[in-house]
Amino acid sequence: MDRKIRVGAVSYLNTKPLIYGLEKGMMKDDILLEMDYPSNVAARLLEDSIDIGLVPVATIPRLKEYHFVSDYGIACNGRVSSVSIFSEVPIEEVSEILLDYQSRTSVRLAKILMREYWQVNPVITDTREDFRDRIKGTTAGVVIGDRALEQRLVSTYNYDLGETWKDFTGLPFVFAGWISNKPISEEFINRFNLVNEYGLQRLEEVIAQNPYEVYDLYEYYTRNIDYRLDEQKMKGLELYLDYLKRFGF
Ligand SMILES: C=C(O[C@@H]1C=C(C(=O)O)C=C[C@H]1O)C(=O)O
Repeated sequence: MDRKIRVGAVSYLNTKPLIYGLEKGMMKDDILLEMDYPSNVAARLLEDSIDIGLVPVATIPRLKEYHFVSDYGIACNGRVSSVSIFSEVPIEEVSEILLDYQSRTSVRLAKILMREYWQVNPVITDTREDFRDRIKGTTAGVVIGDRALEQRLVSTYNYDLGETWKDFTGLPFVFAGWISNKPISEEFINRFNLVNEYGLQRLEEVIAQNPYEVYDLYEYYTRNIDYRLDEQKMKGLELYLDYLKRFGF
């Protein structure tokens, strides 16, 4: 490509290590970096206003063409801490569940787990803007990202979806990956991988640049989010995509 490659990244703390090098200007001659929340990154890759996005994996079946352009993404192997169903009552007593408008993957993961794991069937309601003050009584909510880290301090019940998926399947879970809607050269991919790894090797610097009182980011980056998309993660991803197909999500 003789123009710059347009890259859409997620504007949450979970993404900071992956884009630390890019934000420092590494690859600045090759890349235009734009930040948004996940459902908007997905929409932008679908409408081709970006070439590569850190895209919710639930978008994969909707893309005419897709390529994983790196070995890095947003995944977990057990408790993720920033994707949960929050409520004031146990899940069996929940009558309605609000789905986070910023999410594409986790809202469908919640539906799969409610059906197959908890076997509950509340009314499901989409949202378009911040809805956290509606999580009360028997109304629960799926919340993702930094707002979920905050909601942990508010809600009585916190059903972590990374942990629940692991209990259910024994597998890790992939939320998002760097995906393109057109072929990208191997030379670019190699450099992009190195830039992703650059931040992961410098977590102390990343954390110093993003002071956060609500949650211990070192724990978040090393024990919760797992950035490397290895074989087990791809197994978890395949199983999730199978469920999407099976349930028509
Ligand atoms: C772990 C997370 O994964 C995210 C969840 C996504 C989704 O539900 O669509 C998409 C991108 C990731 O940022 C999180 O946001 O906390």
